[in-house]
Amino acid sequence: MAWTTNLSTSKLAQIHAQNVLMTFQKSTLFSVEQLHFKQGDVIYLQGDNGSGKSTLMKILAGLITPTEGTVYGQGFTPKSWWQTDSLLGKAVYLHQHPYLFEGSVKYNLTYALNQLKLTASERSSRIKQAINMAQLNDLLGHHASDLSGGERQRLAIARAWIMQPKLLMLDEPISNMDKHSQRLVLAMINQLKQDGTGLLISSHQTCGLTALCQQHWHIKQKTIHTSMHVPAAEAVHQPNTTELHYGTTN
Ligand SMILES: Nc1ncnc2c1ncn2[C@@H]1O[C@H](COP(=O)(O)OP(=O)(O)OP(=O)(O)O)[C@@H](O)[C@H]1O
Repeated sequence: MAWTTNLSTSKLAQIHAQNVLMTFQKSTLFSVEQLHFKQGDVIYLQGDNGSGKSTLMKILAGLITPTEGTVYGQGFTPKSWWQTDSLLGKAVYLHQHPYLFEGSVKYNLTYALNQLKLTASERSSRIKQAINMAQLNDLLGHHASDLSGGERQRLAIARAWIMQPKLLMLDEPISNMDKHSQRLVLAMINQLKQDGTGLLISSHQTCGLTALCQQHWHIKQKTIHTSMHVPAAEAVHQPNTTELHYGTTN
């Protein structure tokens, strides 16, 4: 991976989970000894419905606390002494049904950019690129709540791309999407991969999207198996070449 060669591993933004146990109502969902998720990683998170994929992502994002174990970040800019240096916000979690702000598509794309120190031209070029990638040109003035599911997902990923997170977790990002939206989302995720963003992508089955991944985490029998071998999309069905590049249909 050329992108990581200039940076020592310890300087990369990363999340570590150790001896994690997650239970709901005294019933074990999963346990895992060690997990490491860092910049440059592109990980396919597999698991049946209800196996705990979303729960794991929320734990790594600091949105929920595991029943037992430790989860911590490393390589992130330290917060000032008056701010809490919690896990929250270190790895960004993109929900299956993403939360959008009240307001237009354009407002949603530009709102968070005020937090970044960008010149006016950098800002405008990033916004233009995101709009083009997600093909949102004709929707900029629309209210976000009027968008279809696929358009909402495209907007949410474009918004995340604009913010350049170091670690991004995408929960079933192409489920229930038509081929056109799948192609666009796949291209955006590929761009994030080229930018060196650490990506954890959940899907209950292999597809063109999971073919982008270089590592495999599988929640099976209440534990998480990690491997550098990503199962081929052919393991599920025989996709044609276009599907492998741009995603499968539902
Ligand atoms: N807050 C909660 N309280 C009780 N049970 C919960 C809670 N959150 C999740 N669960 C349960 O934990 C299990 C795993 O849920 P989770 O959403 O993480 O699975 P998933 O693998 O992402 O599923 P899917 O593929 O269907 O999206 C489910 O049985 C769910 O009902």
